[in-house]
Amino acid sequence: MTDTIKKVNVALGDRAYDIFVGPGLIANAGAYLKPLLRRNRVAIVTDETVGKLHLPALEKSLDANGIRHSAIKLPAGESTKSFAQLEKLTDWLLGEGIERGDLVIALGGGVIGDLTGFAASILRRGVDFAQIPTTLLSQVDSSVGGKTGINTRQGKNLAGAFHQPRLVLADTDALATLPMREFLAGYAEVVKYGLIGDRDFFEWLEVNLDRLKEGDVEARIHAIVKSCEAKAAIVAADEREGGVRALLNLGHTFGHALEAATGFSNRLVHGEGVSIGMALAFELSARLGFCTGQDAARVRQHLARAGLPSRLSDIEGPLPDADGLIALMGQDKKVVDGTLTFILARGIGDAFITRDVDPGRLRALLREREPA
Ligand SMILES: NC(=O)c1ccc[n+]([C@@H]2O[C@H](COP(=O)([O-])OP(=O)(O)OC[C@H]3O[C@@H](n4cnc5c(N)ncnc54)[C@H](O)[C@@H]3O)[C@@H](O)[C@H]2O)c1
Ligand SMILES: O=C(O)C(=O)C[C@@H](O)[C@H](O)[C@H](O)COP(=O)(O)O
Ligand SMILES: [Zn+2]
Repeated sequence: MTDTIKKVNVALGDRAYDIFVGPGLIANAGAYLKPLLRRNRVAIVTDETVGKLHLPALEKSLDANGIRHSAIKLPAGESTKSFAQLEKLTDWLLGEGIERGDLVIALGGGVIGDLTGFAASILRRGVDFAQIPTTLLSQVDSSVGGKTGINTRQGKNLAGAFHQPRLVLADTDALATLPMREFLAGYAEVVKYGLIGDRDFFEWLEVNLDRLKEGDVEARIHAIVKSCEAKAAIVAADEREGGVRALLNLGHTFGHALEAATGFSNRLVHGEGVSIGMALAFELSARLGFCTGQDAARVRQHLARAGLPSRLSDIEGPLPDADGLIALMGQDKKVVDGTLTFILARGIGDAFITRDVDPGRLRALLREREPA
């Protein structure tokens, strides 16, 4: 492991695993994976875009380590997190003769990671998988923590399982081919870690945003490692979201409803929904007197300066009205006895979990396409 490669451990006892972050990890993946394999054979799941860009380097590295491999390329995009693609993938893995002791590799963004992890969790009642995340979002968030799943007709991530990966290889070189829109979507989840529990990190992001966008490798590694450390600590404390893990859902009840409202399409990708959702969560916190209006404005300004949407009116085209959005929010997995759970904040870096929000205040917030 060279000096530029950083390691974060997810401390989950006999299911603990390492996250490696840095350049050249896809080209060296075979060496990292080999100690995990019962036999020298893996199945790779990727999407058509990542398959063209990064699969050849992974295959070369597996060849160099004497690991046999086959790959499936699924369509790129959120609509691939579906029962139809889960069935296709499961059929393919079984057809390839993947055994219970084998390992499946997810090479791609959060869509491929979530779908592959879910398929691995049900295949022959559970096979191992490794994450090789290629988007900023998947490197800082979705590849870590074992939430896997697909979307259903009723909403976001509604069928899934907790299934931890054996290894995560976050190759920062992969980010060189990532479109800026997708980089920013991942950046929203990076900002989330500052907002929920680390004001200093948020302030570091305010100072270093341009370096991150311009591709400064040292800054990117710092941001990814800080994010993975924050997520690893929360997951180790509460793997199945009985309590504190819900903080990682800041902005997501709003964001998931907006993704559903826009048909899980390119009109609004996940990180963009989270960005608007986090701005709304801070706005609601300010209106309820938990945090200052200055903090809420500072959050919104930072997201907007990054180039992210931060208002409902930033979404092009029609949206359901406030009651329609609240109905979509009702499918959230944090609902208890029909009551929504909110992640709100007392300030930047000080988020908390509550079910005590007046429905009228929520409706008023969502009625305004342009909150002040
Ligand atoms: N499991 C979790 O804890 C968790 C956490 C956050 C988000 N998610 C899920 O992750 C998904 C979003 O993930 P995402 O933002 O990575 O989206 P994604 O997987 O759809 O990837 C975004 C786009 O970038 C392309 N792409 C990926 N890597 C590339 C690269 N290196 N170069 C060029 N193009 C590349 C993909 O083909 C795709 O078109 C959502 O479904 C969300 O619900 C899950
Ligand atoms: O890992 C978690 O826990 C998260 O909530 C991370 C989120 O960024 C992620 O989008 C997650 O998939 C949302 O989970 P869900 O339980 O609301 O579907
Ligand atoms: Zn998310």
